[in-house]
Amino acid sequence: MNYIVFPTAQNAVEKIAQEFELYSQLNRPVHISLSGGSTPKLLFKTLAQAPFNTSIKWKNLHFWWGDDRMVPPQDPESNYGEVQKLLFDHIQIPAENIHRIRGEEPVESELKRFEQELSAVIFDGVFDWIILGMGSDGHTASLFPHQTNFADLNLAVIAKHPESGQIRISKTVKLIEQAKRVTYLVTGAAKAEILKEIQSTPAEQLPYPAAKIKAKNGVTEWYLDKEAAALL
Ligand SMILES: O=C1O[C@H](COP(=O)(O)O)[C@@H](O)[C@H](O)[C@H]1O
Repeated sequence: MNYIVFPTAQNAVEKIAQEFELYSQLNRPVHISLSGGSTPKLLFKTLAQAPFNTSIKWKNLHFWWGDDRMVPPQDPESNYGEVQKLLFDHIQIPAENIHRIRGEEPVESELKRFEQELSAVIFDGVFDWIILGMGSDGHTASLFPHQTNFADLNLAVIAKHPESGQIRISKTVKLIEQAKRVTYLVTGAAKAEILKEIQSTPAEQLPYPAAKIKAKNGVTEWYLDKEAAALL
């Protein structure tokens, strides 16, 4: 497990924000996939403030999501809606740089539309950077233990949360693994136990998608805060 421990979650997200700034200086479109849930909210708040709100050349960054829930953007469960509220409403970014999953649409037609957009925009299927989170059950994006098809050749898939039954759309394992860079951002004491298990057990023996999904031809890294890394 290739990991960096930051003293605080704020330090971890500032490192990611600095890297956004560097990517934005490449002066070409850079495709970044964001994670959802609670962990990255601090990142979005940090990016919305000085210096990053103006130092990042937002017109060069394109944003996608690893997964989203089939709810409208106004719903607090919407991964896109949270980024809109915490970040996009506070910066100058062209609307065409935002490639959201439309959670308010019927799931089957949205899956097709999202896959078409992915194929049309990301010609080779290779993202510059995919930032992921990890649930305390070991899921990442909406790829859950015991229900993830690791051989799925599609770009995106419909998933059902195993407890709530909530319907979602997720990038597939294949699409994530083609990325140039995959970064898991994991913070807080609630993730300490599972991180220890992932570090000490071969991934093949674990049911956790987050333990198994890695960039096949790129870098995979884990950005942790001290609390999440407490048992490593
Ligand atoms: O359901 C989800 O959970 C994971 C982890 O979320 P967190 O609240 O523990 O940070 C997240 O990566 C994923 O995008 C989200 O839909």
